[in-house]
Amino acid sequence: MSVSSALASRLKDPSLLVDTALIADRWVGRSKTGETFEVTNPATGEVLAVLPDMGRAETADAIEAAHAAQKAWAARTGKERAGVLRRFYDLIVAHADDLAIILTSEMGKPLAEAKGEVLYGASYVEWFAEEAKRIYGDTIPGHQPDKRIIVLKQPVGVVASITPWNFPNAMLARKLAPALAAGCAMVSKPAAETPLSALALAVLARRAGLAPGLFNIVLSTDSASIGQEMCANSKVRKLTFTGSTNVGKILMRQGADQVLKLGLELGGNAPFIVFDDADLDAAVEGAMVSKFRNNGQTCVCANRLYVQSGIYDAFAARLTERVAQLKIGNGFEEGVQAGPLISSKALSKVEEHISDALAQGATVSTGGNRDGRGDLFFQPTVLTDVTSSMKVAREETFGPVAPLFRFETEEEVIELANDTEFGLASYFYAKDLSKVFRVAEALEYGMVGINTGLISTEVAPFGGIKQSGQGREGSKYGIEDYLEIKYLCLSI
Ligand SMILES: NC(=O)c1ccc[n+]([C@@H]2O[C@H](COP(=O)([O-])OP(=O)(O)OC[C@H]3O[C@@H](n4cnc5c(N)ncnc54)[C@H](O)[C@@H]3O)[C@@H](O)[C@H]2O)c1
Ligand SMILES: O=C[C@H](O)CS(=O)(=O)O
Repeated sequence: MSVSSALASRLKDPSLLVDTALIADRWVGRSKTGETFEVTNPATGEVLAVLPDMGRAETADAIEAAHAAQKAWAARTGKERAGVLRRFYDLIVAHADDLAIILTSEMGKPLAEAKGEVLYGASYVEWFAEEAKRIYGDTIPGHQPDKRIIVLKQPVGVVASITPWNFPNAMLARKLAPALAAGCAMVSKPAAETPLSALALAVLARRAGLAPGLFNIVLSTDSASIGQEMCANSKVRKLTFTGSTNVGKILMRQGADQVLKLGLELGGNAPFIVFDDADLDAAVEGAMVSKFRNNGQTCVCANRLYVQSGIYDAFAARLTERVAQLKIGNGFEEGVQAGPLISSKALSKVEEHISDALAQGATVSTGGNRDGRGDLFFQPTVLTDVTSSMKVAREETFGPVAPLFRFETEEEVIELANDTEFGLASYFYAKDLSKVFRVAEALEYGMVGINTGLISTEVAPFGGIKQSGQGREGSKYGIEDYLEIKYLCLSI
């Protein structure tokens, strides 16, 4: 197929820019149907690559390759697996600038954010390189004098993964690292909007010494068919998915026939609560990073900002002032803080949420319109006088819109914050220690940021409850999702 020579010329190592899928030790440039698809830069519309558009047949080939390679990988010691992962980590860090350029080109986020994502993804590889050596079992006192009980932890086997466009590097690294550390093999389908970051990681994984078949990448715009193969193929032991709740439900239904083990990192609707006793400046800065990181296109973004009445006007004024200062533009421009949205569909959802809110009485205090820099640019926006009847309260906006809701009491805001089918991230700012514990324990979410708007780290268990998913990624808990427990009962 083909890659952009302009993009390749920006890279120190152009070999990271790949236009082929990876199945076993073959870089596959042509799909079985000959179909192709384009990857474009959302800021400029430039075609970055033309890739093979694959289907179930290629997915089955990749699963076969993973199945053939996995047992030998599982038979290696944890220390040996750790060594390969450590080399992989070192290569990612050494090539972080190139990986960031590829990421910004295909996804649009500012280059500094892209570099941050690459290093964040690398932190999971580093973490699970260490965890690979600490997959401990148990011995249990026998239930009878002649019985001895041992608990083993063994890799689940072949893992399928499907990842989204908003963090095309880190969302894959956060799955690949624990899977490999545990002794699994992976077949990955990245989002068709942003596959180049995944392919660059595959180049570095092979360079780190990862054997053919342990990490396969299938490229496709027909994600439904790829997912059907991943769910139906009996050689797949686990499917790990990051994306929308609706797709997560489809995969759950499809996987039911073989009781497929699932890891689901799904949608969010994060409340961001500011109490009267909050540090106002800190709360504004926390709202900026929680709401506008990645241009509001993250699953843990503040989606609803609840501000107690005593501080509402001051917070609204300060936040409006800060948001109005955000620099919009191409992610490669110096100082840009807000790039394009990923698609016209995403931009339409932002406009729909704003128009619905205005129609019900909300007010725009800054932004609210498309930006003239290009078809996918939208002004960072603050809405005031927002109420629970509006779409921004019930749906994930996934864009640069900060809707401010007023509340009076702690009891009221807990009820408002929990009134959603989602349960991923939540945030609140307060100083009173008793209140901090009361609110943290009452919020029905997998993650709670307290006096901070940035909670994502490899050392902590990332994940949600309710319809935000199941399982955890990162931390000492993250590798468990890639292991099976086996218990041995010995009679002596
Ligand atoms: N919880 C998390 O860690 C996390 C992280 C990032 C994004 N998300 C969520 O993802 C959503 C935004 O990402 P998106 O728009 O790419 O989500 P999406 O669900 O539309 O797509 C995610 C991935 O699933 C694939 N996909 C789509 N339909 C499929 C199907 N029927 N079968 C199999 N695969 C299918 C897509 O090609 C993509 O690779 C938001 O809801 C966001 O909250 C969650
Ligand atoms: O979109 C959600 C990702 O998980 C982003 S992050 O982990 O918070 O960086």
